[in-house]
Amino acid sequence: MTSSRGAGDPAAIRVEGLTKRYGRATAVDDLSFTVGTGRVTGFFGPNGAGKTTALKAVVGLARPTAGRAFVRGTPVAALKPDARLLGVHIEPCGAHPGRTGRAHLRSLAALAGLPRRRVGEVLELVGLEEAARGRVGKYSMGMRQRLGLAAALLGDPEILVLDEPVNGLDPQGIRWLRTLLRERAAKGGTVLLSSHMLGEAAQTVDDVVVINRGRLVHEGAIRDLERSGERVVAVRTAEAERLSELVTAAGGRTKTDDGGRLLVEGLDVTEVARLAHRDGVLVEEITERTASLEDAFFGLTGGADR
Ligand SMILES: Nc1ncnc2c1ncn2[C@@H]1O[C@H](COP(=O)(O)OP(=O)(O)OP(=O)(O)O)[C@@H](O)[C@H]1O
Repeated sequence: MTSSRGAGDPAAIRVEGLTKRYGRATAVDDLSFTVGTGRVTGFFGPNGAGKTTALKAVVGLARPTAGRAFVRGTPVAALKPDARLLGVHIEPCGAHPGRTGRAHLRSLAALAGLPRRRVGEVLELVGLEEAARGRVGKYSMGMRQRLGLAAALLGDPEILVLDEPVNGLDPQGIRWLRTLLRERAAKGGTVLLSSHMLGEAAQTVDDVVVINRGRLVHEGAIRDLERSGERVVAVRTAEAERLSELVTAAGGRTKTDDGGRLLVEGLDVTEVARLAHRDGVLVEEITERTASLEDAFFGLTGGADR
């Protein structure tokens, strides 16, 4: 990985007014954001938000309906294939199920004009040396992720674009991936990765881009999102629906957590207690806490998915 290229251009990737329509459906809607050099940027959004579609357009795998993406200042449409500049993993990885992982990587390396020894190196890097002798069709999802990552790493690229790389990895695999990506960023490399779970990727990323229904809803440093966490009031009551109506009428927002408690944003604990008391809603338990990153994500995306 060399970081000489594009010196002076602070953005590794710049996306401007990107729109992608499929027939009448708009998957990505006038999306603009930048990915800073030497940083890990998380591209977040609920299922179906348009992340994969946007990433495909960003790397030139899909033609945008409108707008453009730039890699190191060059429009993607004009970019020459260069495995040393850009490494991409977006499922499906294109490996034939009957081929071995190693054979798949060897042909990719040959196509990209990379030395054959890189195959052994990346297999070691992703921990697939043993499995590389087996057929891809027999791989688990986690192994396919590692193979896709190995393919993206073949050219030791300055910029890595990974679609949901955490999917299918066990907790140990997630930790391993985090270390690998952080190490690349520490050496000046750039990573753009998508995920539908903000909380899980929080320790890996420096910056976040959050989209919902194809549109940008937040862009900034993850620290700012952590700090912006407002208060959440958690209420246990048998009359959650009734209380939810009262809270909404008073300008608050509600959702239900895994434990069946009503979570209220936008009102403080006294206001919620007062509303419940006023309308005779019996409250079994009421507590207030700082919103977690997942709560912030919920607030940004309207809780379409958690
Ligand atoms: N080839 C296609 N033809 C028609 N519609 C499509 C196509 N690809 C994606 N879409 C639609 O575009 C929208 C965004 O899909 P996309 O896969 O980009 O979202 P995502 O955020 O990556 O979701 P997930 O987290 O579930 O993978 C969805 O409504 C999807 O059905």
